[in-house]
Amino acid sequence: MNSVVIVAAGKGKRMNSNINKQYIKLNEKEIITYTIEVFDKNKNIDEIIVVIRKDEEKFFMEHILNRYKFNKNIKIAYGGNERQDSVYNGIKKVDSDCDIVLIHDGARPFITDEIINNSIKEAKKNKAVVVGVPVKDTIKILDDNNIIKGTPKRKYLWAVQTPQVFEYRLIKRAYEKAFEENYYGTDDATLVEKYGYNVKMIMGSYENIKITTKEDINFGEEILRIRNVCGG
Ligand SMILES: Nc1ccn([C@@H]2O[C@H](COP(=O)(O)OP(=O)(O)OP(=O)(O)O)[C@@H](O)[C@H]2O)c(=O)n1
Ligand SMILES: C[C@](O)(CO)[C@H](O)COP(=O)(O)O
Repeated sequence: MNSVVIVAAGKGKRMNSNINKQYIKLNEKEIITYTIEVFDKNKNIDEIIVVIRKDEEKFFMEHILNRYKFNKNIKIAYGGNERQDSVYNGIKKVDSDCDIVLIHDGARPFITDEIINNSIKEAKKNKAVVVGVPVKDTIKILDDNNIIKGTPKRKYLWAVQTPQVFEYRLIKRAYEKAFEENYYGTDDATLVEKYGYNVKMIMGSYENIKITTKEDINFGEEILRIRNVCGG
């Protein structure tokens, strides 16, 4: 069986909004609802765990879980201080029969069925897979005084997205070790890489944006408009 942990327990500080960014509406529907719906409709996803802020549980139940008709049972876990804490709390709720677990940002509502299916297929072969896109800009490495210290070859640079997809036992063990060693990364693959596993990158989509700052709301509404026009 395949499970997805959708993390939606952040504070949305960079959005600078009076409500948590997951609950901001794009064309009348909350960002988190779009995200859950894609996994709810995907035939390869058996279990959905949404990680929310404990102080937002009532809001989530009232405005999301009890308002929309989802096909699958949505399990809830509570978030922690960092994204990694939230992911771990979600992983702890995954059914022990799980084979493949997908970890996805609730703030990435434009994930597609195709990317989900491709990532599961690849994870069954490679045990650890992330989706991403080749960077379009030249990337510089700075020192603490904003002085450029290096320019990595662009052909090796990809912007990593989610889902990040793993054999369940592998990611569970990587998270256990990371917490034993108090090791933190900004994505899940970092923990698997640290413990010596090769993580495969596959193509995501430039539309699979993470809604992070106010500009992303406009980008998101444009993506929805284009998809509606193209019947996506
Ligand atoms: N303690 C946290 C931090 C983040 N997330 C989730 O991880 C995803 C990616 O994180 P990010 O975009 O950084 O969200 P925030 O941490 O909320 O944003 P900010 O850094 O601007 O506060 C989001 O869906 C967010 O809800 C989470 O579940 N728990
Ligand atoms: C996991 C992630 O979305 C991959 O790009 C990103 O690292 C999350 O970072 P955030 O600061 O928690 O948004």
